[in-house]
Amino acid sequence: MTAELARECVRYAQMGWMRGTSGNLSVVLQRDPLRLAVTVSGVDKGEITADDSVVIDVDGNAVDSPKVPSAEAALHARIANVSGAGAVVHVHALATVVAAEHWPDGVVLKDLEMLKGFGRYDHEEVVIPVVRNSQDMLELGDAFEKGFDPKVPALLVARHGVYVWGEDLMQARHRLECLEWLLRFKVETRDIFTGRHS
Ligand SMILES: CSCCC(=O)C(=O)COP(=O)(O)O
Ligand SMILES: [Zn+2]
Repeated sequence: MTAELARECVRYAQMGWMRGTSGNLSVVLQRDPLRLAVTVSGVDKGEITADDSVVIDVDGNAVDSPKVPSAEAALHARIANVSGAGAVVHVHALATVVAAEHWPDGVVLKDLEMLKGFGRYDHEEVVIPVVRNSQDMLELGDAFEKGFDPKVPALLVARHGVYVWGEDLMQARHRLECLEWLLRFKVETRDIFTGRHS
């Protein structure tokens, strides 16, 4: 499982979505009590190894380990707890942050084939929620839970990045890759649609 976390990090780093030491991933190990494996804090995600993860509890604290969990571990645990997801991925892909900047009240997506990669019909209106950034994971978690829609497995954190979740790391990856495409489309076509769709 931890090798899987490392493999996914390297993939996202190669895509430019985990620059420097940015981003973090987690996977649920057990539900009751909740335990997740999460990447440790501050490592270069392009060079991460299977040793660079730690088990955390529902509050994001390390369980029986001196390793330091991701600074955002508590939000991973909250998302997994509330949504029932088996894996949570967080990256700093630029298009996701630019989209949140343009549409701070939520990014509306509609009439796009790639919505199917998000588990929705192309003609459905999907709103990706945006919350303000904070260093306080409790505050971020509360904001996430307030706007949580079980049909929308993603959260944009303004001026920061995006969280996407799924039943496992592979589903989370597919959703993230499709969402990044959708948000990039939205940003790059903004001038065309001004006054019509946005
Ligand atoms: C330059 S990254 C700033 C912290 C952050 O937002 C992030 O995603 C990485 O934090 P971690 O503690 O998981 O390394
Ligand atoms: Zn981050």
